[in-house]
Amino acid sequence: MPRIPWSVILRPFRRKRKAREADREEELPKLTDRPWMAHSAELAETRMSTVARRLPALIAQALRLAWRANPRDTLIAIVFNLMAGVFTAFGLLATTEVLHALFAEGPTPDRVRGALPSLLLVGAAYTLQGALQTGAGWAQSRLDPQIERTVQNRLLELTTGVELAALDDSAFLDDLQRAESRGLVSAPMMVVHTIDVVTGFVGLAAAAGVLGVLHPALLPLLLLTAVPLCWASVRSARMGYLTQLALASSRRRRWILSDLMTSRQQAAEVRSFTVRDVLLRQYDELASRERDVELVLARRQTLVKATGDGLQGLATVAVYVALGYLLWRGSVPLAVAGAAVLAIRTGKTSLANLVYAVNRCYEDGLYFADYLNFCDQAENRAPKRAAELPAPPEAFEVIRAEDVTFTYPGADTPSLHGVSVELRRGEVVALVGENGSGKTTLAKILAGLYDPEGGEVRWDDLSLWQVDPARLRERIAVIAQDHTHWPMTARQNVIMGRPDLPEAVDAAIASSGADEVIAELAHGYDTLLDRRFDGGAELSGGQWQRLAAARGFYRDEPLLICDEPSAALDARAEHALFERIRAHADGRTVLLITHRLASVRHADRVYVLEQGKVVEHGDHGSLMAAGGLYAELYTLQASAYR
Ligand SMILES: Nc1ncnc2c1ncn2[C@@H]1O[C@H](COP(=O)(O)OP(=O)(O)OP(=O)(O)O)[C@@H](O)[C@H]1O
Repeated sequence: MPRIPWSVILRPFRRKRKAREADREEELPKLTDRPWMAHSAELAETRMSTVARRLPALIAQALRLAWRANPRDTLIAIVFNLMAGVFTAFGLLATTEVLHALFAEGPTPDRVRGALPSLLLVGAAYTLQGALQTGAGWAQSRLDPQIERTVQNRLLELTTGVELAALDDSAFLDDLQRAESRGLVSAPMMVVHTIDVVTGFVGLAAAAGVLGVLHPALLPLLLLTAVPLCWASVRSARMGYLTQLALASSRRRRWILSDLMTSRQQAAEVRSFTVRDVLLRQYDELASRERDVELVLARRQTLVKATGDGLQGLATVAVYVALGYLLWRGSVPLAVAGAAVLAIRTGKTSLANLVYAVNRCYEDGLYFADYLNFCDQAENRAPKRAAELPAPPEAFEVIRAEDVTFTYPGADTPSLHGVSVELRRGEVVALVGENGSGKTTLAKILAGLYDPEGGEVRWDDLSLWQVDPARLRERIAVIAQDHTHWPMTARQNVIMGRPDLPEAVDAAIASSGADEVIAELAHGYDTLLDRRFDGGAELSGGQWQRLAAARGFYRDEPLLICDEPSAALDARAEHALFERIRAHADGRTVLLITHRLASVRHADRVYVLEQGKVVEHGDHGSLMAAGGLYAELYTLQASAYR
């Protein structure tokens, strides 16, 4: 396959405004490669022989996928296509008979009458062929959404089932993005193109078979006319592909700019910093460079098409000369020559479709392999536990983390080293420390979200390794630091999948101070909290935090973890929340993480973390007396109020 040099594709970039452009390119930060472009360079280099070698495996893979989505539709699509091919061949052979009858000796009415039975057969064959192809197309279009659903569900089931640490692993996230962005789309496309390969192949085989039956010398003629068409379509497609590849980075820059100019989030800054003109100019420069490249592409593709058409014209002349020669020699009768012309036309179209479908099938196959690879990885990253584990006890007397060590995937140093803490029933236990000291990480380990790599967490005598992690999480309520603004109604934001108990919802809402928020909403509890939906409302940061706290209280579980529950609250709401948290510890346990040290004065015990280690622990009085890190941080904060 002749390859187009990059220099040709990039010529307009280089020719125009060369020096200035180069300077600007250097100024621009390099974009990372997008997952959906992952195989582009590889594809640009791939030769037809490689494609042909890998094709059988790809076809088998696509058929397996289609079969899993719906065996009946798969069978219909394949069998109907095969049968359509048989009727194509039959129609062509019947056409020979029609021509034989028409070119026979005798008066015209007799010849037409003689041709009638074969003519009826031709009509029946092509009607059946059309009906079968329509049926196959129908099955194919039914398969499409079913495959999409199968692959999408599998991806979501696997992704939501992996251990949380997998989602901190950038390599895993890259693979997920790649599977999600391009792998998912490529699955149904691969099946569509596989069926197109089958259809193209069957059409070609039918035409070749008929030519072989008519006269073996006619077979090379099919190849002769098809070659220019295939050459032009493959070369033109590859040119287009390489151009898209060369333009990918420019297009992404343009999308980023377009996003900045149109998104609501940036709208205020775009105006206050008066960057509109700068953004518009950058956008236009990129767009005009892309236009130049696309104009070159259009010219070159037209040239290729014209060359292909010219060559095909020559090939057609050669075919007619060859047929004329065979007629002159008496090797084939006139009727056979006429039927051969029809068969060559059918075969030529099928071959061009086949080549196109093979290319697309190969491309989609590469991206689908990414999807399969991700599924394998996700299966391996599901929490490693025995299949059936018991639920943890309804309540506990003490939770102990013993000598816990944890390192995030890809991190060089552990975020926690040998940490031991104790949480007793009815206590408020606080974790205190500077940013990055490991408080949230420890809370997530206690919540069963991460498995420690060393040490263990025990609920009374039961290690968390011995309980079902999903049911463990049901016993824990969390008010998270980075809580989600769920695009649901206010009520759903509180109950979060639990049964709707109106009195308990009212109580949780009142405890967190969210009752004031609900009172202001147009439809109260039933207001949708997302402006993207019709009638949706938008809350402030502090209002969201009150709802997140209500969510934690509503769950009413033996352990409540509050990670910075008041960072966005006003002074009055914060005071009320901490009062409520203290009251909540009656019979339950609260783990409190906060930088507001005045709020931990009343905690039963405070653990002070520094660089992933517990450096002090005790109650407020003893820690102040010790004069360590806690006393220093507390005094520093208190001095600001004096
Ligand atoms: N998802 C993550 N992947 C990799 N490293 C992480 C991740 N989350 C936290 N870390 C690192 O682990 C360390 C402890 O982070 P952690 O969030 O537990 O600190 P923290 O004490 O809660 O901090 P803050 O007070 O700022 O909330 C930090 O060095 C942080 O960079």
